[in-house]
Formats: sequence, structure tokens, C-alpha cells
Amino acid sequence: MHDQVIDPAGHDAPGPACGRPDELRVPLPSPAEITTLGAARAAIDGLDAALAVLLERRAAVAAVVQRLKPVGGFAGRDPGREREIVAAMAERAPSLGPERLARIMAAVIEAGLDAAESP
Ligand SMILES: C=C(O[C@@H]1C=C(C(=O)O)C=C[C@H]1O)C(=O)O
Repeated sequence: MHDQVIDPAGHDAPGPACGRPDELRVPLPSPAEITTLGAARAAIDGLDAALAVLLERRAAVAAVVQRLKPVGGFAGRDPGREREIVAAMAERAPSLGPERLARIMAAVIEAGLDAAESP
């Protein structure tokens, strides 16, 4: 279904391949090639492992932005910037579309701001 995956923590569970601490390589499973429930769940577990790494790193970078902006945190929330982010993501994920991505990214952004304020 997809390439061998190397778990950086050395566990058996599927995980993103991290060749270096600053690099993440993820095999993208092909939905059309998945034919069993177990394979589908294994594919989701691999994707979720990569998402977790990306979400944690995104929150850490968003926390840097909060320290650099004149007004950070929830008080400095920037709806225009958030719309730009969603529009750019909608180009890469057209099947999700801007409305669903806006909901997803609102949750991601709020969780990141929350983590920055209460680490
Ligand atoms: C990171 C920023 O601060 C907030 C958080 C954002 C994010 O997590 O992407 C985007 C806009 C702001 O609401 C920013 O202004 O760029």
C-alpha cells in the first residue's frame, strides 16, 4: 500500500519518517488501493501520526508569532490572516473546500493560541 515507515520513537505503530529532527517525510496512502478495514485504519494511524507532529510544530511556531506581534494571543487574533491561510489550504485541498477548512483551522488556531497561553 505504501512505503516502509520508520517510527522515530522506535515503536511498532505506524508513524512519520523523520530522517532528521527538522524533516518529516510521510508516505501518502492511495485510498483506491485500500481494500480492508485493517489496512484503512493502519493508513489513518500513519496519517494521524504525521498530523500530530505537524500540529505540535505548528503550535510552537504560532507561539513564536505571538511573542513577535505587538499584541499576541487571543487578543491579537487576526481574522484576515486566518482567511488567507484557509484560502491557500483550499487550493491544496479542494475536496474539503474553504468552509470545512475554515472550521478545521479555527480549531487548530485556537488550540495553538491556547497552548501558547497555558503551556
Ligand atoms: C500566528 C498568528 O496569530 C494568530 C494565529 C494564527 C495561526 O495560528 O495561524 C493566525 C492568525 C492569528 O489569529 C499570526 O498573526 O500570524
